[in-house]
Amino acid sequence: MEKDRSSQAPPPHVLIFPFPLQGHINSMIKLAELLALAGFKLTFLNSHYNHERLVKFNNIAAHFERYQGFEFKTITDGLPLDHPRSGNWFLDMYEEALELKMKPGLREMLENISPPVDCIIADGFSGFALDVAKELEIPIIYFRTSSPFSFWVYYSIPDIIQAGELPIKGSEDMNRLLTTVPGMETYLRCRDLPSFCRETDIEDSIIKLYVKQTRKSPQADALILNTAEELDGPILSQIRTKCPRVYAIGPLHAQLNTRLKAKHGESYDHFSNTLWEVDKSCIFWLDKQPNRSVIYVSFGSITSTSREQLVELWYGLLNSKTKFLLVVRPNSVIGKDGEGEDVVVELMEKSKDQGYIVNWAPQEAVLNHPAVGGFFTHNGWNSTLESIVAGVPMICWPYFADQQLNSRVVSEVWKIGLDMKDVCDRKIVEKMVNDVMVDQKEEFVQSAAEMAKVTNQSVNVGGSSYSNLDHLIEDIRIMSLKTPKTKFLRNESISI
Ligand SMILES: O=c1ccn([C@@H]2O[C@H](COP(=O)(O)OP(=O)(O)O[C@H]3O[C@H](CO)[C@@H](O)[C@H](O)[C@H]3O)[C@@H](O)[C@H]2O)c(=O)[nH]1
Ligand SMILES: C[C@H]1CC[C@@H]2C(C(=O)O)=CO[C@@H](O)[C@@H]21
Repeated sequence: MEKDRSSQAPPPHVLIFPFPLQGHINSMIKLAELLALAGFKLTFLNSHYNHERLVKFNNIAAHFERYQGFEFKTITDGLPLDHPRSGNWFLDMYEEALELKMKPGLREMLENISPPVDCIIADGFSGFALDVAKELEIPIIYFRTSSPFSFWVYYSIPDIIQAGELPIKGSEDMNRLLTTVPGMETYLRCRDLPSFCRETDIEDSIIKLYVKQTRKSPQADALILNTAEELDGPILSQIRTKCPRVYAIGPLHAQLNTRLKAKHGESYDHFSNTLWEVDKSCIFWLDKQPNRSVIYVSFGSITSTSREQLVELWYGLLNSKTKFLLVVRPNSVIGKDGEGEDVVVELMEKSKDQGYIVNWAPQEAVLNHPAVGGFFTHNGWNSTLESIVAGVPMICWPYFADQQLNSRVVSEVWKIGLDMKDVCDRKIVEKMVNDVMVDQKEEFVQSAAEMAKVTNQSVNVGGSSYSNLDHLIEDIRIMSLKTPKTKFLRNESISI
């Protein structure tokens, strides 16, 4: 029988293009490897700046050489390589740097790349990539790397404003429940909205940027989300009313582990895709600690704290008498020249008997270490998923963007942690650490274990995320056959 066309055609060529931040690169490079495992040709398009850091701290050539045709390409993010890229530069300079300079770089890349790209998977916050894809008539799938409920809230902001539920009317209004976000009416308060929703001016440019980028999503051919049907089913149903073709294929780090073990008998633990140098000495310190005796404290790649906040947090940890592993990312403490570094040295000296402090940890290895019993986190979406998969309860201290929402869902919907939103007080830190690590330990351990079981099942054979990823792979394969217009031949809905 004649082989079907797909078996004779060259492998699909997919270009993956993350927003130039650690939390976006992490999940998108894992998706790239999953598609390479499926035999696709992959081009991973990073900014010059982030690629330099990626190769500096990770052996990516050795890791990806097993995938024929896997290439890393780079374009400018619009800033000179020596620019500090501190704070929220990516928001403040979105139009003048990212849109103005990345857009032409992406177009030139796509016009000259060989073989031509069959499908672009672009970050769902990079609307300029959608514009270029439409101009060049290349199919484009959005991958929004933050949480599905944050996507749905960003999408709903114009409706919230229209209903008069924004702006927030002062501190006494913060605990008011919102009624305008379908599926979240029972738990979404003003306080849990993305931090930029606290602006009194609803014409604020950041609010407009998030809404503009998110409301472009239905123009993409499909939307990928880093979650599982079992985690976010109700919200996925809501999102599908606007973006019918949604692939829930996460947690991606767990799905990649599953498929690497099946194909190569290994997970990717030996490979990190971080933009800072990982201090693995903390693993040897953890090896000496009793099971579930340590709280891991880390706030991701963007969060910054004042010196006073860090000291307050540290005293709370110290007074809890619980062992702690604390990450203080370089340049994450706001202070006069050198003040940030000085305070870290001071805290290291005073922590020796109870804690261990590093600049950047092998986070997934730490969360899966038997000595770790809790995660004090900012609730970036990758950290939240990593904690869920590892079965580690959380204390949530959100900073911005989707983190306020994520912390509310962790504490009120999934009940696998405590929400310390809007507070930084040593007595409250001490109490929450004791609640999670001692007084309420058993109930949190049980609820976190149940969530971990369900989530890990989804990324194994027969699970929803495993099946949705197979559907995505099949659909891209069909798309690459240059099927005119009907890009997706399978008509049935892919939600299961
Ligand atoms: O010492 C550390 C600290 C973090 N990580 C890793 O770095 C990633 C951090 O990602 P995430 O937890 O999502 O936080 P951010 O870096 O803050 O991520 C940004 O991007 C995310 C995805 O869009 C959003 O959900 C966040 O709000 C946004 O701040 C995770 O995979 C961690 O495993 C390490 O490897 N070592
Ligand atoms: C700085 C933020 C802009 C958008 C990104 C995001 C998202 O929802 O895509 C959430 O937080 C950060 O990762 C990014």
